[in-house]
Amino acid sequence: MSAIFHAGISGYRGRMGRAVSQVLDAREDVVVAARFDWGETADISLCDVIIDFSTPDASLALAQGAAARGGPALVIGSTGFTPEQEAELVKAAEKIAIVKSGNFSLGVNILIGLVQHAAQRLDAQDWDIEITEAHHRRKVDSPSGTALMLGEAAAEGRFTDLADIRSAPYDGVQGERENGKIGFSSIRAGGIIGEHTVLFASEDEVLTLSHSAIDRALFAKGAVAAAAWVRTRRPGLYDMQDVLGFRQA
Ligand SMILES: NC(=O)C1=CN([C@@H]2O[C@H](COP(=O)(O)OP(=O)(O)OC[C@H]3O[C@@H](n4cnc5c(N)ncnc54)[C@H](OP(=O)(O)O)[C@@H]3O)[C@@H](O)[C@H]2O)C=CC1
Ligand SMILES: O=C(O)C1=N[C@H](C(=O)O)C[C@H](O)C1
Repeated sequence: MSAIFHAGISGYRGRMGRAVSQVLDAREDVVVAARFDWGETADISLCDVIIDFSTPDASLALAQGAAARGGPALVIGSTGFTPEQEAELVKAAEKIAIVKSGNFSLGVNILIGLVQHAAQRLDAQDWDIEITEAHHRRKVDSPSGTALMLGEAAAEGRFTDLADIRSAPYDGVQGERENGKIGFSSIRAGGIIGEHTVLFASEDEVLTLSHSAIDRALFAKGAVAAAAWVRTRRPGLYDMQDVLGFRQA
């Protein structure tokens, strides 16, 4: 058995917090040393690592608090950060190790590589890229964090930044679609756990790459694997590609 470590759960009464609790409680090598939610304080010094699925504001406050005292390490799953908040997280990661990902599933992290590969080989003048995602009615941010990661992978495949080629949302009479842009569409309905599709379309053919989450425990298992990985790492901002060993040197 691997060495015992102490974990905390931020946002523990939420959908993901409850799923993470179940995965941690089933592990013999983890002691859950702190569980906290909005408005609650906890002694984070008891933890080697905290798993956080809450809100961007809460995650950033946690990261800044941990950075100020030099630990613990963090696994951040919250989505919907502004570019300014992302920049603050980069600063916090100079002091502590953070794994941040919009999706902790193995399948999505493989999909990211496939999307980058396809985007690099399908010429931007001939092939349009559209990303669609569907989630439950309680999700507050859009596009989803996963959709944005897939968009970033496609942009990377085309050797550019997503911010430079992201389409404005389609609404009203906006004229013809511009070549080389990446579009995003979101559905919010019922209890859908998480569906993502990246569509590459030319005048002659359509290539579709997609992923469906069947159970939210999937994300919790990935986040716990990330926690076990990150707790002994040097300060830095990591993602699931690092945890899974997919990043090329
Ligand atoms: N990366 C991934 O793989 C995944 C990411 N997510 C993301 O995780 C986040 C949470 O999702 P989900 O669990 O569905 O959402 P929920 O709304 O069910 O849970 C969020 C929880 O965070 C709590 N919270 C709010 N503020 C704070 C705070 N300051 N400190 C600690 N806890 C706080 C909320 O408490 P209260 O209700 O009292 O406000 C709530 O319990 C979202 O951003 C979502 O997009 C979700 C699934 C997978
Ligand atoms: O809010 C959710 O539920 C999910 N959020 C993540 C995202 O924004 O991509 C991951 C997953 O799809 C579920």
